[in-house]
Amino acid sequence: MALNDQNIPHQDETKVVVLMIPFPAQAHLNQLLHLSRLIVAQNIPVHYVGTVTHIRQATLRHQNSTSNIHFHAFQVPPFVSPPPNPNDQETDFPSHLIPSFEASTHLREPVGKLLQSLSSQAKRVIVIHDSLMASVAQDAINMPNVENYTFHIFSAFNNAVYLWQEKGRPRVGDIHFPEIPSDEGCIATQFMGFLSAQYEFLNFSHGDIYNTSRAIDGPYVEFLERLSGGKKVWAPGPLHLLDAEKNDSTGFRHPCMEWLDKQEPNSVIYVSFGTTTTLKEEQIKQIATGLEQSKQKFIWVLRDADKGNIFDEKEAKRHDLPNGFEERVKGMGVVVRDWAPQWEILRHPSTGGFMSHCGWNSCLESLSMGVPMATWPMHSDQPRNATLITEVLKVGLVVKDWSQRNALVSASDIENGVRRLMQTKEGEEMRERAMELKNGIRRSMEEGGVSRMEMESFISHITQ
Ligand SMILES: O=c1ccn([C@@H]2O[C@H](COP(=O)(O)OP(=O)(O)O[C@H]3OC[C@@H](O)[C@H](O)[C@H]3O)[C@@H](O)[C@H]2O)c(=O)[nH]1
Ligand SMILES: C[C@@H](CO)CCNc1ncnc2nc[nH]c12
Repeated sequence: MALNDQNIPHQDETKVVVLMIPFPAQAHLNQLLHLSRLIVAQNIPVHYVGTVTHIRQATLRHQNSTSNIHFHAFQVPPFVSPPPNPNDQETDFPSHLIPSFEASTHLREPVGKLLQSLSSQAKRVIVIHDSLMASVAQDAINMPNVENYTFHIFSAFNNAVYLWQEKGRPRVGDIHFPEIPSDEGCIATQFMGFLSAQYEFLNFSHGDIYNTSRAIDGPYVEFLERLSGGKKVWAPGPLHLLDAEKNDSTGFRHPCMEWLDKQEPNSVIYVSFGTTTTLKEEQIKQIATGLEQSKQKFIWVLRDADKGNIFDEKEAKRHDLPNGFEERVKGMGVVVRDWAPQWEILRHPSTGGFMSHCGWNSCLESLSMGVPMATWPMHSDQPRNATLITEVLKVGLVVKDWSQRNALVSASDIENGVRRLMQTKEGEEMRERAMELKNGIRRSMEEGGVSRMEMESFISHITQ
């Protein structure tokens, strides 16, 4: 790992090199790592930049080998990394991460230097930046042999809905928009300035890449294409699935997997709310009681949101569970308090449902394994992803409706949600639809399938 340009190999014969600029949050870092591995597999050198702590985070949590990627871990001014505070904020948005997001805007200068150096050695440099890092990528716009592409870690549905609303809800072909959840409470006011500072540069990019598949939200990819003003739009996802084909996992097996091995097919509900959410103490109690009362097997990941610097030595809070809970649910459920192997859990045959905040990675991972969802959106794109899951694809049911976003979800609502998903005909029908969708997604990744062709089209576009 280099702190400066020492890591740049000689590019004499290299026609094209790729520079990845991820946004510094887990769900963004991992997606561009998947794409990096897929591009490296085409013998195209990939450089991946970030702050020192975020490069460490990205590589530590990645389950596959990243040894062929050139990482550049740059120093930025120190930033505060407070713990999340669920009792002291206007929304469930992870505002405690804002200092780390803002610190990352200082990457512009070292990235600019790296770009200059790469562009002087290669025939062409392809910059692929997260849509939330457009300001760091801005210097690419004026360099003659550099092309700039925007990578969206969000669903096409999420972005299409925004655009559709902004344009006054036009009729476009026969593309259907369901009733859209309110934007209120999705994004903290203090983050709006950061977002608009990114969006002003998005018009300069040469094209857009979405980590989705036309087999999932195809009509909305089409909608984005129709409104892109001629810019190319690619949907080569789910990238984790394409990447997983290169079976070079680092091999660690979490203890919860052994427990999962012993369970019946489709008998376990996986409960997790991603890396950016923190539950209030009372809500944790209700979940514990609801799970216990459902009498359903479960794996529950109980951890607070990541901090801006996940290596910050101050210990994370360990939440108390109701008295005797873990004893009473012995054999019936597992509470995971460290980093869970989510993808391994979701692809395990014993897992039959996923109670989720509907982060886009979680949705993609669940859909690509045919696991139906119980939706509990908390912020950002999650309410819209939940609508996609429950109203458009009909492969999930609502546990917490966004219109009730400030309310506590009671143990009995949780119990009912779990039972409906895992034990009723209604849940079984959702599982069947989810399996059909999974098959469609799988086909889209095969030779000649839509997603695979989009990946090939992108690679030939950048190498031609
Ligand atoms: O213990 C864990 C927690 C999480 N994970 C992985 O971490 C990733 C979490 O990503 P998600 O998109 O589901 O959720 P996050 O909340 O972390 O994402 C954030 O960015 C993506 C947006 O769509 C979300 O709305 C936003 O909250 C998943 O790939 C998941 O498999 C683990 O492997 N183990
Ligand atoms: C805190 C980060 C972590 O993924 C998301 C910010 N949220 C969002 N940022 C940009 N566009 C969005 N559309 C919906 N939500 C959005």
